[in-house]
Amino acid sequence: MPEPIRVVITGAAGQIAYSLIYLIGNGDVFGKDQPLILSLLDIPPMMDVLNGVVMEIYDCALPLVREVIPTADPAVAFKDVEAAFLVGAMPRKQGMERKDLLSANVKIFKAQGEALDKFAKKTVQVLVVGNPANTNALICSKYAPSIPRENFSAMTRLDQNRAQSQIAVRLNVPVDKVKNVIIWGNHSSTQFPDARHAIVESGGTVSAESAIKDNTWLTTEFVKTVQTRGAAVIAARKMSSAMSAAKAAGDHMRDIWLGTPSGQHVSMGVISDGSYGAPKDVIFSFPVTIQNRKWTIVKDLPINDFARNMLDATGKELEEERQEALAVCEN
Ligand SMILES: NC(=O)C1=CN([C@@H]2O[C@H](COP(=O)(O)OP(=O)(O)OC[C@H]3O[C@@H](n4cnc5c(N)ncnc54)[C@H](O)[C@@H]3O)[C@@H](O)[C@H]2O)C=CC1
Ligand SMILES: O=C(O)CCC(=O)C(=O)O
Repeated sequence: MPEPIRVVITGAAGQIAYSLIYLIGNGDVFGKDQPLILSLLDIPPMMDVLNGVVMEIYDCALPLVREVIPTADPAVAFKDVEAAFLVGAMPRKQGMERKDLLSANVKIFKAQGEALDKFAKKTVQVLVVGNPANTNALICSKYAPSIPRENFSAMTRLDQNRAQSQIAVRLNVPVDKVKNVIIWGNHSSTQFPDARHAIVESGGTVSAESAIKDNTWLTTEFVKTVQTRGAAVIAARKMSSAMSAAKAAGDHMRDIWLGTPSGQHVSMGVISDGSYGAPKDVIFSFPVTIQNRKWTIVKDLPINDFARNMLDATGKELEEERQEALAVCEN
């Protein structure tokens, strides 16, 4: 068996972490033969709750979990970590947009960037889940200059999973038969869920477009449903998505750690090089393939006028968020 790796989960007493810790501890993310040291960070008032979570981790009797470190001290939490799930942040309430969280949450990601820079391994892979995820990831990376920018990513996998699932339900096929749906841009209501390059494996491989045969649905209801799914869950549950968010975080990190399957790409927010006319130096969700823990943006997919407008709108929002976030950090 390999040596244990240190994995930090922030917001460890919160609702996403409650599902995510089990997925990680069970070997669903880093592999079934990878022992783990779980470092769990939350804020001081949550330490009693966190201790309850620790009791439950032990009570799960997970053979891969070799040590659990609950703490409110970032210096302890981030020490020598090789993978970081940055979940801890304020979630939005009904009626808010994710960017309304910016001024409260961006400071957390500035401080955690600084702590990662000081204490984590330089090879650490950092997944930002806390909203607004793309801009928080940008800020976190900016304040961790000794760690490559490519090691920071923001989660749009929940949007991808939602999009895949909408198509699977529409076609009445298992969800794993739908591949290569793309989420472009921001994890917000401007994101562009794009099925034009998706395929469906059902008695042979066909494009999702030709299987669905309803371009109006794909450019209206499908897009809207995925864009507003987070808000719909909040309206129904009075709390934001947690089980599905934990599953998506596990999927995202597993693909970074173990690579994407041949012929498939996944979507994640990564530092933009301007591909597809996206603004540079924002964390923009692109289709990527991953090998040896390095992502590569899938190139040369055709972009029609509809897609162009969608990409431009979400890119503009990310530029605005970046400006606001930098102003918050400098004050
Ligand atoms: N990118 C995505 O697709 C998704 C993102 N989210 C976001 O994830 C975040 C967490 O959501 P939940 O777990 O539901 O929230 P929650 O409120 O249940 O848990 C958040 C936890 O973070 C802790 N926390 C706050 N500040 C912290 C800090 N500085 N350091 C460490 N921990 C800190 C809180 O004490 C709390 O225990 C929210 O911002 C939410 O909007 C949620 C779902 C999907
Ligand atoms: O919608 C939110 O703000 C919280 C959860 C989330 O990001 C989502 O469900 O997509």
